[in-house]
Amino acid sequence: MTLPDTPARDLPPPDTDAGDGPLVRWFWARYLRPESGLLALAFLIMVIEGSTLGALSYMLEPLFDRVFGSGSTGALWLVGGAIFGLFAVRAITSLTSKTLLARVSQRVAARMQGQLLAHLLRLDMRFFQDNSPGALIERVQGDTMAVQGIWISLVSGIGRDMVALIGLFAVAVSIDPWWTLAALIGTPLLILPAAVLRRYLRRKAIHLRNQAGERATRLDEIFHGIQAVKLNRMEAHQTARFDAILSRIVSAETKAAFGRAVLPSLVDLITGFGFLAVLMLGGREVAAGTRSTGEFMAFFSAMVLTFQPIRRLGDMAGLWQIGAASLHRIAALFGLQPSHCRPAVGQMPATLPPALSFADVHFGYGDQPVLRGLSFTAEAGKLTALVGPSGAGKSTVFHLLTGLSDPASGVVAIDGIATTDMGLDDQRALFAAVSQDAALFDESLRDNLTLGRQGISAGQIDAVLATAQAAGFVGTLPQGADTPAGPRGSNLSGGQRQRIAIARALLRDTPVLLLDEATSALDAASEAALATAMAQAAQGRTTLVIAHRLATVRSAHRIIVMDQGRAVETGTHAELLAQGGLYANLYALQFKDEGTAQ
Ligand SMILES: Nc1ncnc2c1ncn2[C@@H]1O[C@H](COP(=O)(O)OP(=O)(O)OP(=O)(O)O)[C@@H](O)[C@H]1O
Repeated sequence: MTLPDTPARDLPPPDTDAGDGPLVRWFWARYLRPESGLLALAFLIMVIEGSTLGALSYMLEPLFDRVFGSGSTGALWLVGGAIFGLFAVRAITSLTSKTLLARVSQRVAARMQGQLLAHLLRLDMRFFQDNSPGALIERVQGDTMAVQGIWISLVSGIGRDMVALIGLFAVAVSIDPWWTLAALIGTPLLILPAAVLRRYLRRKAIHLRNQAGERATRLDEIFHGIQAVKLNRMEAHQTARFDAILSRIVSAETKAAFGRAVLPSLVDLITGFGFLAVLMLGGREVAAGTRSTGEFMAFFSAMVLTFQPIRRLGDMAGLWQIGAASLHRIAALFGLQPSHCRPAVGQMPATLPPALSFADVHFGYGDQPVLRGLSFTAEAGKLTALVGPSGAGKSTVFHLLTGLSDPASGVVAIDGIATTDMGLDDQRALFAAVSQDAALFDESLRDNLTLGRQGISAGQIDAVLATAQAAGFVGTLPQGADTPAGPRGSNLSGGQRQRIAIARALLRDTPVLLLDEATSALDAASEAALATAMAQAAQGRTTLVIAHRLATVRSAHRIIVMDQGRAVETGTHAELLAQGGLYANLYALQFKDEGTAQ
């Protein structure tokens, strides 16, 4: 079933420093209000459930005074039947309210998680570089679940326990207001500890969530880098680091549990005082015969029955601090906005395939400058190569072209239109990129090729597999193109992954093709065969290729040589060799290496 759309979907998150009030209003308007029908029903049922407790203790008075006191067994069936009826009502209401609340809470958590992911996916690459996947997974999963736990307790606390308390107190007051006052004698003692605990628990809860994020990060890094862990015999080291995080979590959990348990324990103490006071006051009156045993028993049972609801409400104060810490973290994430300033309706290139150009582009990651006045043009429909030493900024060029980042100054233009004047979606639709890591998803090869697009024929898939020189090995796999790629494509070799990634890029059939070391894992023969096929495929597209093996880009229409964030040489292979500059040096070095290797 699809979730109903939230009317207040775009409600901005509150300033998370502004306290809990705005946060609660935001959570209500954005997540709970759409469920208000079901919530009201659950609340009503819980009110009925809660009021049965008062009724139950009320029934004890006729039981003691009319049945036991007068010895009339005739009323036994009546009182017994009424008490059984109350328990039956409790059974039904408890079942229904729990099921209803579970449904609402699952829907709320699902909506929160879905919206959080959609929001995070809009954020800059920088955000994902600064925040580890583990910590983000923990926020999307762990924090939303923590919030879910708290509001269920709040709703059921108010619905069931508050109503039960009101009912029980009404019974108590109706029997004797002075006894009731005596029962409440220790309550003021709760005020100061509650205020101190509030801050203590909030601090512990935030610490705990951060530690949970670290735990998830560590696990993610270990399983991601399992090969490096094993080859470098890091098992003991990684286990020790993980153990250190776990022991911090154990300590934080214990402290948080202590903080949570303090209030209910104080409630126990105060109830003890209350019992003592009532016994001293009421017990004497019953012994003296001024009050009946039935009255005392009804009052006493009302007090006993308040015990659990009061404890639960005491626990809720602590629970709120824990849930609120997560709610703050979630709202803070929703408050982040992408730094891209793109127009609502962007410009589109008139001519496809487009020319690509950089004009005096500066860009850096944080304080570290990477591109320092880069200028070059890749002609429309031609193959241009970017070469140069490692760290020169070649991959960064692809990031700017595809809008993963925007230039700090200067202009990156596609068909003469500055990328910052284009819609981000429109910009990305122009490119198919194969990056160095050739990332595949844990789906079948076919799904990895189509990426969820419908209407792609088997013939089209066969054609791109053939061009990418992948048809051969895919044909030998037991399930062909339906073979699972494994987590991050781990069922395939590096070279096979690269060929699938190239086939995927070809299938997207975009006007621009970006290849970043796309064939680095292939053997020389496969690479040469692929180069020929790709030259065919590149017809009618603007192709930008990053390559370290200069031999693979000799036939490029133009080669841009980059060094330290600038284009230091430009020309064809022959022209650059003739210049005798950086390119000629790099080429000579590689030629020597290859010559020596042979
Ligand atoms: N996410 C990042 N955060 C910080 N610095 C980065 C980031 N990505 C790249 N850099 C830095 O930017 C510089 C250029 O990186 P880039 O990947 O563009 O170089 P490259 O020329 O493609 O290198 P290679 O040939 O080794 O792939 C490097 O010094 C690198 O350390």
